[in-house]
Amino acid sequence: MTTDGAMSIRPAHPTEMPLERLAERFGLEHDGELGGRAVTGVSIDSRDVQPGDLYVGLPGAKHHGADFAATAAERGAVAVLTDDAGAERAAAAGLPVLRSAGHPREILGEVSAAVYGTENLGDGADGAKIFGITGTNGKTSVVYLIAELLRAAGITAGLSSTAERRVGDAVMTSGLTSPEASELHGLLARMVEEDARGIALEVSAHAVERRRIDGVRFDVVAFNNFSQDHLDDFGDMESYFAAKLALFAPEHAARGVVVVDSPYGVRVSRESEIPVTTLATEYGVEADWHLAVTRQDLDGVSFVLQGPEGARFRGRVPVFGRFMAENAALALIMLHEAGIPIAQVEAGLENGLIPVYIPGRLEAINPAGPGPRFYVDYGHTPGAFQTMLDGLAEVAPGRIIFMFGADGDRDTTKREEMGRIAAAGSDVLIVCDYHPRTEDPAAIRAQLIAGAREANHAEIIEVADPREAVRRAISIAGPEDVILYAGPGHEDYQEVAGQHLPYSARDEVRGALREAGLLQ
Ligand SMILES: CC(=O)N[C@H]1[C@@H](OP(=O)(O)OP(=O)(O)OC[C@H]2O[C@@H](n3ccc(=O)[nH]c3=O)[C@H](O)[C@@H]2O)O[C@H](CO)[C@@H](O)[C@@H]1O[C@H](C)C(=O)N[C@@H](C)C(=O)N[C@H](CCC(=O)O)C(=O)O
Ligand SMILES: Nc1ncnc2c1ncn2[C@@H]1O[C@H](COP(=O)(O)OP(=O)(O)OP(=O)(O)O)[C@@H](O)[C@H]1O
Repeated sequence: MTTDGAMSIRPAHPTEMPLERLAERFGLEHDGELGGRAVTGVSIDSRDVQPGDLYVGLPGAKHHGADFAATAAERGAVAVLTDDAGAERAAAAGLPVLRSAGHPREILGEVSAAVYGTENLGDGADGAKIFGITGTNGKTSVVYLIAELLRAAGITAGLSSTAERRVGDAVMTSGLTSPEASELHGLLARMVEEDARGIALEVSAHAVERRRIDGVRFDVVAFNNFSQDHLDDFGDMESYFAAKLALFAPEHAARGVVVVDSPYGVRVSRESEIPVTTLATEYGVEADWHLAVTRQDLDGVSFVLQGPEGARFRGRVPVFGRFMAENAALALIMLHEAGIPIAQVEAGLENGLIPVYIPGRLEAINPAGPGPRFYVDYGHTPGAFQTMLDGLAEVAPGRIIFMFGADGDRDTTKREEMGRIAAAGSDVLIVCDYHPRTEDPAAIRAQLIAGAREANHAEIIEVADPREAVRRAISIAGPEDVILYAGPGHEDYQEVAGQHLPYSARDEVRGALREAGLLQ
């Protein structure tokens, strides 16, 4: 089953929470009687309200959610929860209005957990194990790897990533990387219904800072790497780092796993308020676990992982790059830390092969075909470019043709660095448009090209239209060359001037390879 049209995955059999009890428990003020009403769900978005919901009107940067209370009422909301500023605005909707003393976000997680009955999940409770991964690049990949390893261990898994939310047969494309607390608890409740015993969640820095993970207590959280991103939201690297580090606190998680290859990883391991175990992938770095790559090619990477008390795992991931071995190792250690033995995972794998499919992450569109191999990827940070291109350089049989564009209206300070790294690590660089949003696409390309010229390495080609750029890349590639298209990954739209236009890079590449006779 997919959840076509729905904005969130909810429990199929929700239970009722009397409003009176909710008001009492969270000290919510209200005028008049709540009249024996009960709620069965929570939503902060009027467009996602379902009959029986508590609609939470949040003050935001662009709107006050209370202004959408009438729409929420039309869709079947039972009551509104908002702040003092929103109370008057929401009153016109004719629903009971509950007021929180502070910002409603401060109680949203706990209220949602109470309504959806997800308060006692995680951290050793007799329920599902909950895993959280944070870091700049590779979170989605780790989430899919955890889910795959759980399956191998015979444990039903649920996941939430930038690409998808998924449990049992219910799958939906994600909006945010980390859902808002109301959506998250609805999803967790559905996962419990589907008997998921292992849940993997991607945790963005925004999610920690904006309290989207409130009411969740993780069994194990992990930190993989840290590099420039989201400076438009966090201002500087230290604030961005602090948001990620805050996940390593007892109110959020019981224990952690940290990759200590970088100084930031070492800082997390030292400054964490919860016990952590460490992983090093570089020779000579002191850590509890060590990873060594034993073989790699375009089709994947084989590795050996060694840990305390003789723990050992020999495995392979069918995606290229040392960093994918690191992602897999991290996922495995997280399971181990949650009490799931490595032997139980190994029993479900054939010769250690982890048959993971990660949508739009280094996804080979023509893995078996003749001609140049074409990958579509979601990388959109200087750090991701560096890691990917370093990884590809180790396995590419011919030239590296790299194509990418940059987000409009998002961290503009990373553009020149992206251009420079892209040109330094490739033989031919094609700069095209990504999501220009409200910016002038030509100006974005000019910034990328300025950075690329600094590298003084790759041949630089500018093709604004990504469809045309895909065809240009194929036309200049020889059979041994590798084309890597970074940015759009799993996405199915291009955002131009406030409009979401249909565009799937993976479909486009498939079509172009067929036109060129390189794919059936
Ligand atoms: C900076 C940020 O995180 N902003 C989020 C925030 O927006 P906001 O406070 O401006 O909200 P607003 O648009 O003023 O609306 C106020 C309220 O009215 C509601 N509303 C609004 C319109 C309507 O018709 N009906 C309605 O109910 C909204 O749901 C909201 O509750 O609350 C909104 C509702 O949840 C989010 O959609 C929005 O995310 C925006 C789209 C966003 O781009 N966020 C990014 C930066 C983000 O969170 N990224 C991270 C990291 C990604 C990564 O590392 O890859 C992520 O976890 O996704
Ligand atoms: N361990 C890693 N270290 C560095 N880069 C990585 C790693 N794993 C994946 N990448 C690169 O980063 C890109 C993004 O990967 P992924 O989507 O898994 O990360 P993410 O943290 O979920 O990012 P986002 O939240 O933006 O989706 C990948 O497509 C790949 O290019």
